[in-house]
Amino acid sequence: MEKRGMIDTWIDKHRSIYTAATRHAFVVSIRDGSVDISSFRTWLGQDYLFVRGFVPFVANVLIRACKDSGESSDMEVVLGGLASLNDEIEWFKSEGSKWDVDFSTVVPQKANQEYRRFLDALMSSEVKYPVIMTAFWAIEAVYQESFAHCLEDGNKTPVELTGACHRWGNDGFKQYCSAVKDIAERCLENSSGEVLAEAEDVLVRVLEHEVAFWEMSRGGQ
Ligand SMILES: Cc1ncc(CNC=O)c(N)n1
Repeated sequence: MEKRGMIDTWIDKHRSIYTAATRHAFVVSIRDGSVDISSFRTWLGQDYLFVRGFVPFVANVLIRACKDSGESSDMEVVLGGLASLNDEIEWFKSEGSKWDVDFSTVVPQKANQEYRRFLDALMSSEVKYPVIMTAFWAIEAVYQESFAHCLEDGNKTPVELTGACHRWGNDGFKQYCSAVKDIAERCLENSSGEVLAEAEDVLVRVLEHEVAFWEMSRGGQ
């Protein structure tokens, strides 16, 4: 059995927002096949913009992993994540043509802008490494948990949406999230009460941003 760390304790404590982020109605509708394609197109366009803004955030996590970690393997884990964003951007472009979503005309909605601003604030050198790693884990884990759910037994996920589900729901991405979680947990073990409180707060705020992000899909377009 793996040791239970701070993150699992916090997830238990904030279970309702965690479930709201990882079992959102949009994700559940992909899994049960009732998804509205205009919602999917809205999500696709907004997420493409999000991911472009996520690249500098991950690049900053990479720099912090090189400078602040003290464990050489942290850099390798984050570099793997950054490398996969390269494929991901290409994937978005091909999905954009498949679903006829012209990214050059997509305007970031409020929830997207607010999430981006939150990421920008986390890039400040004042934010401690354990706090950044906790946020990074939560951002990736929500997508992993959500899309893996769409591939679990009994799913009726439409075949044309399984590409999106495999992108974040595959085993490799799961292992990567687990490696990021181990890094965060290791850092949190040696953190002061003040840093722990900040990491817990940031974790909850990521979950809130993720819920608001899924909510944009309801608007359709
Ligand atoms: C809003 C949001 N959160 C997390 C992810 C997953 N990370 C990289 O792709 C994502 N694509 N979009």
